[in-house]
Amino acid sequence: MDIVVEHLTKRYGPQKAVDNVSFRVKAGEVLGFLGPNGAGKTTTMKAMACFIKPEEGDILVGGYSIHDHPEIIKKNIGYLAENNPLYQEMNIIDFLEFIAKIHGIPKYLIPERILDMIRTCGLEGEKHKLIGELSKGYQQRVGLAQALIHDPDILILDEPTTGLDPNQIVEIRELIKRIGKEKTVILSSHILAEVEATCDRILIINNGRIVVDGTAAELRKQAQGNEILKLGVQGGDIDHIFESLFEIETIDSIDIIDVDKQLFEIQSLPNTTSVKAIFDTCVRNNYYITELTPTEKKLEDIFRILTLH
Ligand SMILES: Nc1ncnc2c1ncn2[C@@H]1O[C@H](COP(=O)(O)OP(=O)(O)OP(=O)(O)O)[C@@H](O)[C@H]1O
Repeated sequence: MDIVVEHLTKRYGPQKAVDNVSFRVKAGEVLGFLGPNGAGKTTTMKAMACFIKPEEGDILVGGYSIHDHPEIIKKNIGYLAENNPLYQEMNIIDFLEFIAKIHGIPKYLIPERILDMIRTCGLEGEKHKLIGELSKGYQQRVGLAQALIHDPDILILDEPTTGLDPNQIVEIRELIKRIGKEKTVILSSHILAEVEATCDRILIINNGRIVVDGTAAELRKQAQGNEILKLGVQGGDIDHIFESLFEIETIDSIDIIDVDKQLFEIQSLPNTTSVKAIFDTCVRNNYYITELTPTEKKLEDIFRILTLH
């Protein structure tokens, strides 16, 4: 089922939590919804799941509008809320049975669905425990199980790894990736590495507006700007090397980053590359290159650049 978000606007009082947002999610995609705190991620996801009504715009899920057919959409969406509210005093099986009944799953099918969820979410060893007795990672697995019990086509996960330790984060990411092979998944996060690890596509939202839509590689490219190269050159005096490099027309600036190792950081002019010219210059002067690597901006830096106010 494709999801089409069209000119979505949601206000809380005078504030626009989501401001004229439009995007599409293709069936089978794993989409990362990324943005700083208060960006509008939860609001957009709640609107997709028909938990809140926007003032303007529409969301079509498999062609059905959230305004006209919320019941059909709810049947096709599984939702894991931020902070995963669960009944701490219930055991896992009773809890999943309770959720299955809410979804109107026929009684005779419920035991099979529960077993399936326990297997899918790796809860076999813990299934008789009270939810309050489970570790945070296992509670998150229960959250995923409740979101999946009615076998929805689409899974929406609001900050699914918040509060987990690094091992639990890896486990939940693996689980999400496995689920993502069969379902459309939309997950929100304010951690870039998280969405890069799990998602096919990243959508960055800031101040209620989409600022980037693309793959991690495209996102890097968009924020990358000028070519920056780390270059090591031997076989000549460092000052001479510096001067001969500086004659290259496409080079904008050269910094010496290590005098002993004769390492330079070279920035090219916009939309140019200096790699071939550097190579030719070194050959001409009988220098030899010990290192030539493009420097990539860290994804964290890119995220900061793209979400600056
Ligand atoms: N029920 C509400 N009443 C008033 N303002 C709200 C309500 N829910 C959200 N907001 C405001 O709308 C804006 C967007 O909030 P939203 O929860 O969608 O952001 P978010 O990107 O999910 O943030 P976070 O990462 O902190 O969860 C915020 O400024 C928030 O304070």
